[in-house]
Amino acid sequence: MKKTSFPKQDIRVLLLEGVSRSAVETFKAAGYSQIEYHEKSLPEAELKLRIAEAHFVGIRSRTQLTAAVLGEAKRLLAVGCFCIGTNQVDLAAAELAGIPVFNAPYSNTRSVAELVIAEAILLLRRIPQKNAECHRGGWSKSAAGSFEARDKVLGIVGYGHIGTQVGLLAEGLGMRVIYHDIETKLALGNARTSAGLNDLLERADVVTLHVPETPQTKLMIGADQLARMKQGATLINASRGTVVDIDALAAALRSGHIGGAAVDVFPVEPKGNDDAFVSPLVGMDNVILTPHVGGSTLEAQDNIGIEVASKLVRYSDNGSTLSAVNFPEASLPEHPTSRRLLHIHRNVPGMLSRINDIFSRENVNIDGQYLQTDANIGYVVIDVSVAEERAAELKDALAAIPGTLRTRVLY
Ligand SMILES: NC(=O)c1ccc[n+]([C@@H]2O[C@H](COP(=O)([O-])OP(=O)(O)OC[C@H]3O[C@@H](n4cnc5c(N)ncnc54)[C@H](O)[C@@H]3O)[C@@H](O)[C@H]2O)c1
Ligand SMILES: O=C(O)CC[C@@H](O)C(=O)O
Repeated sequence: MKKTSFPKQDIRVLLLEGVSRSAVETFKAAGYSQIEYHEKSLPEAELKLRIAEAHFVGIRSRTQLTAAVLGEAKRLLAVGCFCIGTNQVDLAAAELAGIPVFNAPYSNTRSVAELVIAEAILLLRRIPQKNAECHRGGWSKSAAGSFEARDKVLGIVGYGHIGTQVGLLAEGLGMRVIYHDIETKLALGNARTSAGLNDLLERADVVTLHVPETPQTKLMIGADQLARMKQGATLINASRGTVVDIDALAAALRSGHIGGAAVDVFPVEPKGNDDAFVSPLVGMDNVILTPHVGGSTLEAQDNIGIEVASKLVRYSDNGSTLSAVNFPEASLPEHPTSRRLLHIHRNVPGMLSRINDIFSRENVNIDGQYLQTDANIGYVVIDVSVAEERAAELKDALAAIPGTLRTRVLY
């Protein structure tokens, strides 16, 4: 690997929310030593101060990287979400600031799916209530209201990575799987698509939610949808807290229309482990409450740490943006004899010719050039065989092109 023109020992990595130590090891093994590590998310004012110094930031689901926060991040080169969800980042603002955002799209998929299956069984057997009663010294040995998972209908809302894994595991238990998704999806195993969300809600014994947080999924399960569910059916939410109207769920559980629920994600979650958890569901015996740990297994967190840190290192060392969620994706080869310049710009007509005019005018031969665009921005990587000072001059000329968002000499 070539020496980056920006020495690794000067690159600052800010890791928040107790991301796995495997991330720290990955950065260190790649030669990065300035790593600031926090167990919790930071209050916004402190976050703005810390992020202003950082070249890379690693977060989980708690830290909100809003446009205002990103506005303070003048040195930030890339963001790593050490999780699946990226709704906590203003992806559009990051893109227009020339900041790619990476995540770990599959590393905790299986962990969530296993928890959901366990919860489906516990809810069908009314174990949360029985567990609570026993803890209070009660003893109600009865089969009333308890059912096998076999032959019950599992309704999966959002049939993506997690939803499909849940479906396959559920079929292993003999459950009948139906799903609803806004996209046409290949049904795995014997799963069947439903005729829509309402159809799924009306037929399922257990409904489990696996949609991302988007404007369309906000409060998609409210009083009307809960009322459509079968009497005594159960609901599992390990997606995002905004998807369910939590007060409506509490009311449906109190009325007995919904027989039980397992909830891992909440509209408002504590900032860290020392902060209080407040929810209308607290104290309800028929509810399994978990502190957003669907993906929190050691295997998953370890893998996520390595995966996301490796993506950040690759971007830092080589410029590759493969699998970025908000950015044109470029998988770049090494060009050992060249210098590599990066140019991120607004995607407007004529940009590439303006870039190439500079190299032609300066009589610099291009060894390799890579362009990827999306609707908003373009990302051009140019490999040239020039001296360090010449590369810096070319960078300055590139930076002067109107519409330029960011330029760097990578090495
Ligand atoms: N509890 C946890 O710890 C935990 C862990 C991992 C992921 N998650 C959450 O789970 C979500 C799903 O993860 P995934 O990896 O399966 O994502 P995914 O992108 O693979 O799947 C999401 C699916 O939802 C569908 N969808 C989107 N909007 C929809 C709508 N309005 N109605 C119906 N379907 C819709 C998509 O088409 C897609 O198939 C993540 O976005 C994240 O928020 C939570
Ligand atoms: O670890 C987290 O904070 C988030 C876990 C999960 O919601 C995800 O999006 O992967």
